[in-house]
Amino acid sequence: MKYTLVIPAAGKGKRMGAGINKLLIPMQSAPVIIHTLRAFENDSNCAEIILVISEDEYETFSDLLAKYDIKKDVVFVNGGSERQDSVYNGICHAQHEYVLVHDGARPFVTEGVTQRVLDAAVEYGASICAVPVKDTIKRIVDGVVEETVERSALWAVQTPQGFHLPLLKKAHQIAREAGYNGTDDASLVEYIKHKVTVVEGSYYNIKVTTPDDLVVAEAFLRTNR
Ligand SMILES: Nc1ccn([C@@H]2O[C@H](COP(=O)(O)OP(=O)(O)OP(=O)(O)O)[C@@H](O)[C@H]2O)c(=O)n1
Ligand SMILES: C[C@](O)(CO)[C@H](O)COP(=O)(O)O
Repeated sequence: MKYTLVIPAAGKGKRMGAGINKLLIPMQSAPVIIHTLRAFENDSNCAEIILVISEDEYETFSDLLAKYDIKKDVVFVNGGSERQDSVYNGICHAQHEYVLVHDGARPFVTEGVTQRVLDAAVEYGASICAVPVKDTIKRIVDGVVEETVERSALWAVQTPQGFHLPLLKKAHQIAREAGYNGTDDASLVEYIKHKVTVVEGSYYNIKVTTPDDLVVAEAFLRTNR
């Protein structure tokens, strides 16, 4: 099933503290965003890529796509103040019945994870990839433990997240009207009471967020050359 890939890449990277868009930070041979795009280069189901970026970074990203010879057609769309706004801007330009939303900050996604998300999105309308939490999770208030959360039902959610486009558009529009802000797109679909199916992600599918993630990413690249 062909799909539109929407990649939100318009963040400020505040937690990275690099002073630049963290997706432009080099990781070995190429910037983060190039590793992410390369993860989809050989996916024949990926029919179009919508890269959601800051308006003042069009030339930067255009130069990178050319320098690193990204073969897929990539359409640029302006980002918004929040990730949710950026994704909404992106899906408004999607041309295919199914859409996968994948963080530009997740460079190590595999074709296997992507295929599982796509297959489940086609079958159920909405899907996410996730991995079981490995740490004990506690709710902490003012530096004091309030609750230890039962771990057996806790999963760390990743991207890609896959959707039937009309469902995702409806969820985003209702969330905007209600002023509901979710940290992922699936939460907007949950908000309108639609089931979201979970498929197996990968512990290697990290989101490059803080400086330590770059250390992990470099190690991954060294061992998976
Ligand atoms: N207004 C925003 C915020 C985030 N993103 C994108 O959404 C993905 C996940 O967001 P996150 O990892 O939080 O990136 P930042 O928002 O840049 O990080 P921070 O919260 O530390 O500023 C990233 O690829 C980021 O570029 C986006 O397109 N538009
Ligand atoms: C979408 C996401 O990657 C799922 O884990 C995560 O919610 C993004 O959060 P961020 O704060 O925008 O990085």
